[in-house]
Amino acid sequence: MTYPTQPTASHFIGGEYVEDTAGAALPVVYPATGETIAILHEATPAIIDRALEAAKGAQADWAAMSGTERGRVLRRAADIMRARNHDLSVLETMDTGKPYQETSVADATSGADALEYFGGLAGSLTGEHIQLPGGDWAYTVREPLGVCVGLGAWNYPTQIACWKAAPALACGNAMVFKPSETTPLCALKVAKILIEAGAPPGLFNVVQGAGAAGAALTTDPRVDKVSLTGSVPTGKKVYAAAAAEMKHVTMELGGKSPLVVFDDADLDDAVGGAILGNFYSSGQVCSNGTRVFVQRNLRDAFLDRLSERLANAVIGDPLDPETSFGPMVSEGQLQIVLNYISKGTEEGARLVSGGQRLDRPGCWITPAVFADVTDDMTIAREEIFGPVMCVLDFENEDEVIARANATEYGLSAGVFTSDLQRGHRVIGALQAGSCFLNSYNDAPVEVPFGGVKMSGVGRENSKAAIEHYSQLKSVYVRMGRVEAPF
Ligand SMILES: NC(=O)c1ccc[n+]([C@@H]2O[C@H](COP(=O)([O-])OP(=O)(O)OC[C@H]3O[C@@H](n4cnc5c(N)ncnc54)[C@H](O)[C@@H]3O)[C@@H](O)[C@H]2O)c1
Ligand SMILES: C[N+](C)(C)CCCC=O
Repeated sequence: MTYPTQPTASHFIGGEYVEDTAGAALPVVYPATGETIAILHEATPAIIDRALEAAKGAQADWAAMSGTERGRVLRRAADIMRARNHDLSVLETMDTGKPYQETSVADATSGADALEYFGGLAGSLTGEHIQLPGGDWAYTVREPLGVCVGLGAWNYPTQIACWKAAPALACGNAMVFKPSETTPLCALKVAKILIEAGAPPGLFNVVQGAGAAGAALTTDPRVDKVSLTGSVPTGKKVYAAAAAEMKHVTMELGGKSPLVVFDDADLDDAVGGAILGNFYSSGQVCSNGTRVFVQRNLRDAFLDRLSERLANAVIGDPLDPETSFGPMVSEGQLQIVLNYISKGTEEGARLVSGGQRLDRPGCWITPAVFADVTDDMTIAREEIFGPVMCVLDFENEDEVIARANATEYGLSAGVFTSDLQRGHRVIGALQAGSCFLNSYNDAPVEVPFGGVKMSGVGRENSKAAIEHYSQLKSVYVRMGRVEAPF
């Protein structure tokens, strides 16, 4: 397995790598072994200022291009990403610890899909002509917002950078993107590829740092829009800071989503959906269906089949294509997960399998399954963001809908049943933004992604994202005389 060359500096500003060792050291640890694979530096105020100035300087000329011209750059970037999928996937694995088996099909490819999709839309982002009574008429102009800030979470660094950059740039904006301090490497490659594809220097910039850097970007008066992917507590802080200056926001936040399995579901599909919705990316996925409600008379068969299939998980070197389950992203996240597992046992849930730390370097834990979980338990109420599945029993449809909705979150929901009328009826009653019927965690860029309630505001991907990265100017045109009362 070839290792791509690590980024040669911490930041990417004005079309080139920029280093500034005055910033606090930011070690990059490979989660599979615990070894430090790079030392970056957090952005200083001077670096943040430089990035925002570069974005402001590039945005006007970029917006003056036609959408078709902008789209051509984005589609070229998509082609470059696909051509380099192997190296980008290895870098994603080294940044996050996710198995290459996953990153080679779900990260850079998803980023390329977004660049291609919004590159294709860019030329169609027009206004409209509205015919009015008396010969008057109006027209609208779809305008960019200006300078956008993207703030990334650590679990999908390449995808998150592209899901924000692609619609932002398609609409004529510039962006300063700050990846998570935990996984800082991948976004630097996205920035380099955009330059190779013909993006003007300064259009898409990457700066490193943690909350303080994110807060400085959010509140800077040069910033017109903030798009955050992160936890609900962070979302509340960022939303409030952006609201103080009436900035546009997109909030892609956390969840504790329900996955409902009726007794007429295809058992292997339902178990497969639960595995995808709890153990893909070692459970570090926002939209995961971590509250698995199984109709009571199917519960034992479900747990038995789940145990059989969990035995097939290949826990090993994430760079080995055979590996299907990798480490947690960090020691800190692993400790959070271990604490929740202890809490679950203390509160009376039955640990059916897994949940043990592996005695090897790195951040390793085996996939955990709890049964006999009740709605009041901490592990059933709080987002764990790790490989911990909670299996809860239910009797009937009305009961499970009420229990599934009894949460402050509303990111995703899944239903498995062979009765499609019931499937659509139950999905329609669940309070969630991104839902799945007889499937789980599919996220093609053509489909909106995002949550309701505390899980967020706005949508990423699909044509819906255009509304969050542009604004409409309306122009009323009077063709006759102006009639005034005096
Ligand atoms: N809805 C989605 O699409 C989605 C996708 C992935 C992850 N998530 C959520 O993200 C969380 C895990 O990621 P995380 O631990 O990186 O989240 P986090 O909230 O700790 O950090 C997210 C980003 O916000 C920055 N940040 C932190 N405090 C800030 C502040 N005060 N002002 C500005 N920026 C600030 C961080 O540096 C990071 O870049 C989970 O809750 C998960 O559900 C949501
Ligand atoms: C593409 N997935 C798997 C839905 C993940 C989206 C980002 C949330 O963690």
